[in-house]
Amino acid sequence: MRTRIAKQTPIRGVSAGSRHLQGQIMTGIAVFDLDGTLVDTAPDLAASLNHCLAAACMAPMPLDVVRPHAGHGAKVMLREAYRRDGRDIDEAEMRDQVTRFIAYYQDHIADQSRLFPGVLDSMNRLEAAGMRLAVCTNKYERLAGLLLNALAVADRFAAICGADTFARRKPDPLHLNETIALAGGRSDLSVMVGDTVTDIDTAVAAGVPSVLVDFGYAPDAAARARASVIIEDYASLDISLVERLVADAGKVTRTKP
Ligand SMILES: O=C(O)COP(=O)(O)O
Ligand SMILES: [Mg+2]
Repeated sequence: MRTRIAKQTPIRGVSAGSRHLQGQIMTGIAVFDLDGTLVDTAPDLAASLNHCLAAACMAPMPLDVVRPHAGHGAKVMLREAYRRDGRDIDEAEMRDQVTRFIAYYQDHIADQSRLFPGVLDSMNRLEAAGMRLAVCTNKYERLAGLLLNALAVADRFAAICGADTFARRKPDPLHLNETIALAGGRSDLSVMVGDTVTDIDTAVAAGVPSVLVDFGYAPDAAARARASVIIEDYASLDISLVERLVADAGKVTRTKP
């Protein structure tokens, strides 16, 4: 079901504060991935993983070992933990462990999770320039809403779309395009901000420029090679960067036969 958790911000009309892009009013959306991009969720994800490992009489995994896997969901983290311990995990045990993981995680969703430094200022700057904000995450929509509510930022987003919001999820471009549409924006004026190759491949497939955050969980070589731009901190993410990326993407489209 397509639910909108955050309240819809009104469409911005022409006003003194509106920004224009090549003569058009910006109705672009700055779409953020969640884990490893907007919020550093790794400590609470690691605690949830370790809760599961304790139930299986396994030693906890340190945060720095969990961190590179934190953006790929509970199953990947569990499979990696079992592999490191030289143990197999069958389907039934995986099902039980994922259920245990999610039950623990939702009760501890923002114990230690925090917005990345500078992202709030960046969101403020982009909004002041006429953009809207949205979230496109492979977390379940319900957990994404819980987390963003706990951090008191859910109502900043025109749409919060999770792995189960649409028929398909990232890296399928439908997830990003539908997020942009639900937020009331246009794909050709929007950008995707993410920390993994999944986010970058989604953006490429949707024809949307991408911003790779260098400080996320898994900015691997493929992500670096395919991102439109890589930023080291949120101080670099402002309307002039978005305008440049959108204009460059437009040029590429126009030169195609
Ligand atoms: O939970 C996941 O699988 C990853 O979440 P993300 O898409 O917000 O990085
Ligand atoms: Mg991520």
